[in-house]
Amino acid sequence: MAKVSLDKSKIKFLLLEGVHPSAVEKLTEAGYTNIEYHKTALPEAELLASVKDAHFIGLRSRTQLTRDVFAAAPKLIGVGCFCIGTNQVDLSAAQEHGVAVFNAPYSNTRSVAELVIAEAILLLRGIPEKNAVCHRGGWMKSAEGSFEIRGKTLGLVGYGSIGSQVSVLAESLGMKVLFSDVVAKLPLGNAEQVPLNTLLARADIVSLHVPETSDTKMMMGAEQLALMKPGAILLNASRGTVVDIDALATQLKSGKLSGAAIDVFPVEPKGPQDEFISPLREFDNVILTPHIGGSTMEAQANIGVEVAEKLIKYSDNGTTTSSVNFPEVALSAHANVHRLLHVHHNVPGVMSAINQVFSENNINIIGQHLQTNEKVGYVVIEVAAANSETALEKVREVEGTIRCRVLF
Ligand SMILES: NC(=O)C1=CN([C@@H]2O[C@H](COP(=O)(O)OP(=O)(O)OC[C@H]3O[C@@H](n4cnc5c(N)ncnc54)[C@H](O)[C@@H]3O)[C@@H](O)[C@H]2O)C=CC1
Ligand SMILES: O=C(O)CCC(=O)C(=O)O
Repeated sequence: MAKVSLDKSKIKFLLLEGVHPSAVEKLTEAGYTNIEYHKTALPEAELLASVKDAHFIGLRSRTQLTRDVFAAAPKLIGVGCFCIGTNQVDLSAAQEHGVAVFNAPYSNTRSVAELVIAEAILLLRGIPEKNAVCHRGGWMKSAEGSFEIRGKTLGLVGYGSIGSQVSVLAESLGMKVLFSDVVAKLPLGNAEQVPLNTLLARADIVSLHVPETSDTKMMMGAEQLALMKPGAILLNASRGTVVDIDALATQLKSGKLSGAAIDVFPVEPKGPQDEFISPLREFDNVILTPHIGGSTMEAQANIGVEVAEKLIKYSDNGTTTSSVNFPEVALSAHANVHRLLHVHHNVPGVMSAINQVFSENNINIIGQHLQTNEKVGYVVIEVAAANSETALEKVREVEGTIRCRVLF
């Protein structure tokens, strides 16, 4: 019988942005040796060339997987975001091309939370400014404008994994925590959910922990920044599009805000070769970090393993558990059967056409697992080894098919 499932050695993984070596180790252990590894994001032309024969892509926050990239990647079946955010991937285009996207929703949560708390303490003590003065040979020994964190009010915008983790740490330091979220959330400890404007008016420190969506774009604009308390501090380790940076610079210049810590920017350099340009560079009372909220050795090693395992499971047996854009099917190993993985547009008639293929060709279905979301259906069909080649050929012809592959 002709081979219809790819050898593992032929399955190409394109890993970008220096994803942790733990990912490479996991993939190699699982038998995947065709790994193209890059320490940085690739310029667009190189990316388009490298994705041509890639079956999987692994990336972090810098690589933009646009509709054009998906169109240039006919063999692509899966994407691993080795991070939490997935806004760098056009998830609709991925779905339309039948590409499952995975991420690591929790592995760097603690790293971001710890950084945010540290920044809050440093800014309340005026350390960034004092540090800068010392570096220039000065000596700014004064308690003026320096405060303890104990007893201060922290306002968290977004009370998901990171926001709620910051909340717990902040309360353990004696802070009062307010939060706002589009969803009604169970407060941890004594935290209190309030409308955004109330939070802005009451918080000494405002920290942003929302995803990038059309609703969060510029959600901290001139109007919202003006609502913050005089002398308050803004922390942003979420996404660069959430804050109007020019409006923030205006508030800092006027002295209305006493400081800020910004980890993410509307435009971020692609790598060390590019200059970091921002109106915030002139302020000593602003901590600027190069999008490293989640960049700790612990987080990166865990993310490497977590995302590589998800890609391996999808490649080896079709499991899509916790995919961010795909119907979730959890499957066990598939000894003694071949497995067809069929991705289709979720429109009436596709499943009945697929089942008809099997009955017309007298192919017995040993097992079938179907899940759908609004746009796509994902059905895994188990058949005897002798039947998989014919079944694959026929179901690929069913109208509405996006892609189909077979595993044995
Ligand atoms: N700086 C860095 O290195 C890192 C940045 N991040 C960013 O942090 C974001 C948050 O991460 P998690 O807490 O894990 O996500 P999450 O999904 O657990 O929580 C996000 C929360 O924001 C809320 N939300 C969504 N839209 C909102 C709106 N318009 N107003 C108020 N609340 C809103 C959601 O309901 C949810 O509770 C990620 O999406 C990512 O962009 C995450 C990890 C590292
Ligand atoms: O590690 C990265 O490059 C990005 C981290 C991040 O922003 C995320 O996890 O969403």
